[in-house]
Amino acid sequence: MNAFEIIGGKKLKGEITPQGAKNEALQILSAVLLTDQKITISNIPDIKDVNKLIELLGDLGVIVERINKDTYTFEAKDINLDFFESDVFKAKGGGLRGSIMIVGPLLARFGKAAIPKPGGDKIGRRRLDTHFIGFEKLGAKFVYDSKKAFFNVDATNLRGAYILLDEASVTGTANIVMAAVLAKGTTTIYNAACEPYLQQLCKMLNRMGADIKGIGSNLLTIEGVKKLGGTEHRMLPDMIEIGSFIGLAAMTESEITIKNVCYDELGVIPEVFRKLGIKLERRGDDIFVPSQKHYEIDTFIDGSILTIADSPWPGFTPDLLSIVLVVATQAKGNVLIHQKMFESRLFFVDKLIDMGAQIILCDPHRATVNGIDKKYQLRGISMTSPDIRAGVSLLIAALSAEGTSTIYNIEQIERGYQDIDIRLRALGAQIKRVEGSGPSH
Ligand SMILES: CC(=O)N[C@H]1[C@@H](OP(=O)(O)OP(=O)(O)OC[C@H]2O[C@@H](n3ccc(=O)[nH]c3=O)[C@H](O)[C@@H]2O)O[C@H](CO)[C@@H](O)[C@@H]1O
Ligand SMILES: C=C(OP(=O)(O)O)C(=O)O
Repeated sequence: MNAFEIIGGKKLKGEITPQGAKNEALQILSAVLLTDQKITISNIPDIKDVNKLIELLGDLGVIVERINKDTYTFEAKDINLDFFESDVFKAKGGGLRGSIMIVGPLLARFGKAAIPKPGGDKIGRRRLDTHFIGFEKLGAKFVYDSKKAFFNVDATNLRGAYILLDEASVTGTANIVMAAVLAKGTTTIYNAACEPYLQQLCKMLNRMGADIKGIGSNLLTIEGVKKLGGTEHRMLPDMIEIGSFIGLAAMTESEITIKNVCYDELGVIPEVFRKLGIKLERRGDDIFVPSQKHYEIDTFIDGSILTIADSPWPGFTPDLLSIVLVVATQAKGNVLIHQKMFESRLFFVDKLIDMGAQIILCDPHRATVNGIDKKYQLRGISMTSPDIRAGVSLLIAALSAEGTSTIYNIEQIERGYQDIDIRLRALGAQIKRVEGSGPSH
């Protein structure tokens, strides 16, 4: 087990380029199963979750070739459907959340699929009803073996249908779209998730020959086609990494330029950081964050305390709320952080409180942060990273803190952030990898 040892309190400076987007990669890689033609994908992040999915595709029989550091080709000519029965599949398929998205394409192309209940962060209940109700509407039958935590799905003939999703699930929408592109007839998906990654998926599918309309909205209309072909696709930069770097710059009083961010795809993200009082400038397609000693949280127009809450796109992504929370601890003013989607994602605030932050966890979904305006520095401690985004938030806190911190369970961070220690060292951070499993909590 690895840990990060961080000596905090140092200003950073320089340029950093975001990696390709993790959550887009998981959708796009699943889509290669929809055709027997070659698909070339670039800007693939070299991170644990993505590499696990690539390995799983290889196990299923996809010919995977690495062209260079971030570009691969995939050819799903012969797929071994017997692999579903293997213990290897049961172990690997459950290892990440994104593996659930191989079900839609397999169902569409081969009429059957199976998947263990997928992994991912332990951040609260993560149901899959939207996925399977959607498949059922398209004519599939599914069986869930609760003892083995394993789903089997069958469909001899997928047929287009009207589907009103019970919630705008991101991976659920991607899965149903991928099942519907080869189904007979018209599928309408209302209350669809519409974040940039889904738009990217739909655009790629259209380049492969699919007929999807309404991209970017919550109403998708899909005319099924008989066959899809090959294409090339480039992943967007990871918007969660971009937000993390904005937060990092503010907390450590650093001047950082975040390169090639695809600014127009960032939605409300820059505005939410501005509401915390953080100065950031768009320079071409880069974001420049100047070194700033103080930043002051806005109030609502009537003077009441600001709330920052998550909601489905184009609302604020839940994956950045932990970062916003940590950055608020050193701001001037107060903010209520409302994590509506996940009920176990805010418990990491205990560690920030141990570091000296002033936070009240009101209930599992809400925390009030009393920003201390840098009257004193947080202090370094030893801690364990509970999930990917809390892990990076703790890393940011540690980089701003006085003294040494150790963060254990960094596998959680590394499933989504590529070479994070190396890239932060290039900005001047004092962070090194050490051995250690740390406390069990
Ligand atoms: C691999 C991947 O892409 N993971 C992302 C994906 O997960 P994932 O696709 O698993 O998340 P979903 O969009 O299905 O749902 C996330 C949570 O929000 C709740 N919910 C969702 C929609 C809604 O309208 N109301 C509501 O309450 C769900 O019940 C669930 O608890 O989207 C989440 C929400 O952006 C992100 O946190 C994850 O990083
Ligand atoms: C929660 C996340 O990932 P996953 O859905 O893979 O657990 C995330 O990326 O913040």
